Amino acid sequence: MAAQAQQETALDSLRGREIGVEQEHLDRVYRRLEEKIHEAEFLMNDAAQRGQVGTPGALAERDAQVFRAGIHLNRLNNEFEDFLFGRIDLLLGKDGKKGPDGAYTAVEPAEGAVRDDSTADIAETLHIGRIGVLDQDYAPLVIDWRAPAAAPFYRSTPVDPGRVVRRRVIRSKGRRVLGVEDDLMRPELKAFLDGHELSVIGDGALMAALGQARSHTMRDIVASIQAEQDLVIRAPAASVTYVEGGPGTGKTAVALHRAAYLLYQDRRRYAGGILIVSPTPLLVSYTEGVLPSLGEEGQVAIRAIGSLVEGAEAMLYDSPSVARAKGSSRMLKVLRKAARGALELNDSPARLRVVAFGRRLELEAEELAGIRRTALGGTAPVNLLRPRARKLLLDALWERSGAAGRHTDPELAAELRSSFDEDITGEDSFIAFLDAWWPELTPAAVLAAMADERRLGRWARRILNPGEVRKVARSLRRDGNSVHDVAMLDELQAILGAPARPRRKRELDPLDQLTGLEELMPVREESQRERAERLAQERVEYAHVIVDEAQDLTPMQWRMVGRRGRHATWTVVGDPAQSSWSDPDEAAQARDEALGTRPRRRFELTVNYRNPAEIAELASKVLALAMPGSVSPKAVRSTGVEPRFTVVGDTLAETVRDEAARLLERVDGTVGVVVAMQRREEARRWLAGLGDRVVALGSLEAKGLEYDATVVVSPAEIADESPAGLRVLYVALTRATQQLTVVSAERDEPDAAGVPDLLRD
Ligand SMILES: Nc1ncnc2c1ncn2[C@@H]1O[C@H](COP(=O)(O)OP(=O)(O)OP(=O)(O)O)[C@@H](O)[C@H]1O
Repeated sequence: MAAQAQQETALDSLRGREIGVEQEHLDRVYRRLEEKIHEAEFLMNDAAQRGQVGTPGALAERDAQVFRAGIHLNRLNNEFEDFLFGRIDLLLGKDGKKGPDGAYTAVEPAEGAVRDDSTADIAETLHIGRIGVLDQDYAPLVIDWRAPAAAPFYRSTPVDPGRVVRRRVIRSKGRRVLGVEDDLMRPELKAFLDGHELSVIGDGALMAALGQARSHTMRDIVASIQAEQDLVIRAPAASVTYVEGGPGTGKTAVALHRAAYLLYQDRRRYAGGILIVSPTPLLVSYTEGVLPSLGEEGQVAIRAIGSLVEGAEAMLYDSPSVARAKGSSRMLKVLRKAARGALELNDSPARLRVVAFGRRLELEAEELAGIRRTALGGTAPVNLLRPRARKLLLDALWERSGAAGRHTDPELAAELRSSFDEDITGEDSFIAFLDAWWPELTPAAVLAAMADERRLGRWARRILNPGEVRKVARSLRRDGNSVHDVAMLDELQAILGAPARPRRKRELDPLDQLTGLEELMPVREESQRERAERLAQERVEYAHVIVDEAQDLTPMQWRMVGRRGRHATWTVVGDPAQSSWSDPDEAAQARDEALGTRPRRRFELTVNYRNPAEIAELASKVLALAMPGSVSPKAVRSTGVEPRFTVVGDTLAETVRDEAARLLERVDGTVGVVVAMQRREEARRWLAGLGDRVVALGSLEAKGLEYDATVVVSPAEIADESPAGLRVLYVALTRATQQLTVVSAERDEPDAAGVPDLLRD
């Protein structure tokens, strides 16, 4: 006993000493940061005081300096949770070259760095942190985690250690170092630092991070990014980076860290913005804090797929069959027809009557229909075809007037024609006719028109079946938009095009005012070039698009997202086994169309960091049913706690509530109760009063989220709710980091141990 106590005291004092060493370094870093904050403040003031006078070039330079110093200051002032989090101790490198961050660049050790008796000296120690800090002599005090010199911190493994001997994760709060965890990359080596043997503390940082209780927001993983993840994060942003991996393999985390990495690498290139598309608003708020914790804000927009269209936030869910009809590429054809058909709603005038050159001219319904057909030929946006339709109307009226043959001299004929056109286009009745006959259509108006079942039936003939028509029309009569409506609105915007706007009135000439001429002038329509320029300004496109949970995008959603990154590079992360879309092949085709022929680089993540082996094993039974033949990711840890099975007692409400309460006592963090979508509302009521550590979620809302413990309510009900139900159940079963309880109802056909049919061997 005494020997053990002695050993523990020795370990404690060793740990204390190592913490002290890191504390000293952190103190130096903060002193240097303060100096830099003063420098930045000085620069700002200095630049601001340089007065108003000066050449335009000098003023621009001053503004740029103030701007840069402002950003810098902002970053330095950011109170980072744990500013400094890592350290690597390295052997001497092959060549003696240093990179821009002041660190040696060689990945492999120099010959002779390891002596024959397996001893070696540490030649370089690097500290890794959220941003880089240099001392007065430009030696690195902290290396930015995204810098090339930090890569060995993430890449090095005992199998392929490179120059790294010891990898240390430093835990700190504010300015205080709380602990260190070491991993030895070359355990066979006896290494010396400044004459002392290198010490090793703890069992590694990854396990410490994974065991922590979860809150309602995601944490960054900078301190423990694993080698296969690091490869994705630092992959060059050429074309399309495609990442697949099972639940909990860190796809979302990797996507967020990649955004921060790309900005660090090439801030100028990504000034065009990075868009991260997330499946639900819940996942957006869960992940929102990660980028600011990595020192990045502003240039990255994280948006739910239902919030990509300005002014059309999705608040509703569609039933699976409605979602399937609205999301499939068949809907594109329906929308094209609807956009054209919407021109002819009930109040469209049946005839055109005008007076020109003192004669009454008329066009009847049939002629008007012919002109409309001609104008609509081709695929140009409907709102942009109005000038063409107007021209065709004038041609027909000109023909009718009989004036066409009056002059043989082309110049005179042209003059006559132009005064004929002016006569008509100035007439109120013609303008009113055009507005009614070729109204300017908005996406919302077309969607509203589709809510009429008979009309939709016409537009969707031979595309949707009558049952689908009925259900889709009914769903469009609700107040508010669903996620799938938003993709339809965006498509309609593309089909309709931005309407041609009248040019801004020119400055009024006093003479015009006298004569009132301005009012008599017909309003000139916007030219093609002006319109193109305006559209270019209004376009919402990004330099890089990251799609999270990409397996869930419907073909219509791929088209919507595709329009936001026509010239972008892409990172697409997903897991086909978790797809809630009924027809993954159709969606894959739409994805390929959205991404074009750009070359892809594929990565696979293989380790499950979220679920303990006990939960992962249970989930793999559903995976085998949902996607026979696919391989589950390997769980990295085990808790010894098996999933618990219970059967509904008196009422479902009571059983679920009791199970949630039980789990709240067993974990420190969050508990998620996952139910079929149709039970979302009641499930919230079941949990009333249990506090904010527990939440109720519909199965589709659970996407991407995680909890310390989960209660999955009636697997059969979740699986039966949609054609993709088994894959949705697989998602539900893989949300817990520690404990899982499955509640079975009668339809689950539980056995004597309460295990539902779907989860038995
Ligand atoms: N290298 C790592 N170090 C520490 N934690 C990690 C690491 N990689 C992943 N994690 C943790 O594992 C959990 C799962 O990560 P994430 O949500 O990114 O996985 P995912 O692949 O997107 O999962 P899903 O497909 O189920 O949504 C998170 O809590 C994340 O912080």
